[in-house]
Amino acid sequence: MLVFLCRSSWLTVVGVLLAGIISGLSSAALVALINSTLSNTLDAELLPWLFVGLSIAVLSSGFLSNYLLNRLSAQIVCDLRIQISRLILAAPYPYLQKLGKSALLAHLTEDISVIANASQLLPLVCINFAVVAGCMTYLSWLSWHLALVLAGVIVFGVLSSSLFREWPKKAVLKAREEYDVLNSDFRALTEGVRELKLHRQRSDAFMAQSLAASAEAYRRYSFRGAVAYLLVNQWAQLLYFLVIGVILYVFPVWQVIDQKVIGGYTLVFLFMMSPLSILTTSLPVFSRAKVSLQKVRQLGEQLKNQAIQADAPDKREVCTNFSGLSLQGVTHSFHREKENRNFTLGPIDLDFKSGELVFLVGGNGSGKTTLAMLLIGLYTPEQGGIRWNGEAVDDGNKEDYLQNFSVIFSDFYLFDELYGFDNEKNHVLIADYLQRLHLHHKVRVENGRFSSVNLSQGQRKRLALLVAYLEDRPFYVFDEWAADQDPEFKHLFYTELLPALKARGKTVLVISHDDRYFYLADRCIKLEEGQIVAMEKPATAGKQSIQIS
Ligand SMILES: Nc1ncnc2c1ncn2[C@@H]1O[C@H](COP(=O)(O)OP(=O)(O)OP(=O)(O)O)[C@@H](O)[C@H]1O
Repeated sequence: MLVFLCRSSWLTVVGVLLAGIISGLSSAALVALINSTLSNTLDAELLPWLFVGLSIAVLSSGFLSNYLLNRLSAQIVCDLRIQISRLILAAPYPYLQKLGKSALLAHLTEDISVIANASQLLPLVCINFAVVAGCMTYLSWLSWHLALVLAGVIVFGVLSSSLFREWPKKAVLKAREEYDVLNSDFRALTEGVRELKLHRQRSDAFMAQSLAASAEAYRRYSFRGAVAYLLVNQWAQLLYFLVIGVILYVFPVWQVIDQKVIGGYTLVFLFMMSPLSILTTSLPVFSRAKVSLQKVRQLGEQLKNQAIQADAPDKREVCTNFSGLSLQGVTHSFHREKENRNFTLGPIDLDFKSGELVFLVGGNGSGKTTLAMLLIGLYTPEQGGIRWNGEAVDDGNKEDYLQNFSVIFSDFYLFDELYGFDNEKNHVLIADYLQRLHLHHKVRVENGRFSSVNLSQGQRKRLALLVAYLEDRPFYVFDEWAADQDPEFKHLFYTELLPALKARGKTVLVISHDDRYFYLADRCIKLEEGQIVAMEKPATAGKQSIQIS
């Protein structure tokens, strides 16, 4: 943890350590002073001033240490969150799909919070460590015989407690793994709450077999870790009491140590009790933080390795002179684990030109979305290649290539704010689109925000269409956009909105099952089991030549 903080700002960490050490030593000196006051070994006139000076030193250095480390840890946690989010944005989409939303969320929330908690505890640990070190120095000054005994006990305590440490570490690691499972169950619970409420047996089985089971496993491992650390703590306290007992009751019998020294020792020991207990109870927090740091670091490394090595970003965000897009022998495959076989799309050869309206049709699972994902650059072809205006698309220009598409996915996400647009400039345009999409009675855009996104699914899709219009890209892809629209708006979409986009020179790829509108397309591409089985200009309305399965 300290190494991690040092990497971020070693200067602040040195400042924290120095302030912590000053605070700790001043605390120890304060105890020494109190002991001297009680045993009348110092000049009485000086004592109040020394007391005031040391108290100020303890308070101010403690404050400085806490302030510096809190500032550093807050900054680190903030940087970590932003850095991981940026890495997620830079990673290839299939890799993120493989990692899964739950795991990514667990890293962004749980791991970073655990690290934040531990780093906030660090000033307290530094100060208390310095208090203990200062007290030990004072004890050695009081009697080196006793200090030697104490050092022996401490070495024994550290060595013996290290025997216990592997057990809690393993338990903490297991608990963190179980947290991923639990988090994925929480997602299933929140996203599937309607389905669960409507089916008691499903809900009971889900709770018993999945959520309660993972919550129980998480409880078991974290409890195991906590108990193990408790044992380490108890063991340290046992040794501590043993030493006090020996000093109080055994040494006086042997008469080897002065009674005043024994009094001083006892006072310091009692004073050290709370700092020592803070140090030992902080152990589990740091242990959890170590596991979380490892997890975040691993994720960071993996995301960095996966990040698309793009050339310097091209500020020409949208290419306005689109002339042609071609897919040449592209393939993409998925492994179907349960069936132990692959789904392979392609090899696909396709060309699109400017101002074309193309329908992509086919049965469920035939590969329409996969083809669209390849075409827009979110999936990378395993074989073959893509050319945009004749130029090959590769890792160097992939990020720019993505900026040519405006896509509404079937499971689209609607941001409640119009990020990345000049909303002042678009004010009139937005009002016009809201009217055309029959949403002007429902939604307003105020300061770049939709007044509401709590709308019906069909209305939310219309808002997504508004955003797509504002993007004004050369290539549009709609994945079953019309599926949630009422017949009237569906008709408007196919017969007016799509032809209007085409008339503006946009190329539009529409994934659809609405065969009564296929006749509007310039071309209909039909997929079956990942292969193109038909590609033709459909017949006029009512005489469709392509039958969808
Ligand atoms: N992330 C994934 N991991 C594994 N297999 C996948 C994944 N996405 C899709 N597949 C598989 O690829 C095949 C094609 O899926 P795709 O979503 O492209 O079909 P589709 O034609 O769009 O279907 P639908 O009409 O149901 O939307 C399916 O068999 C599906 O199981």
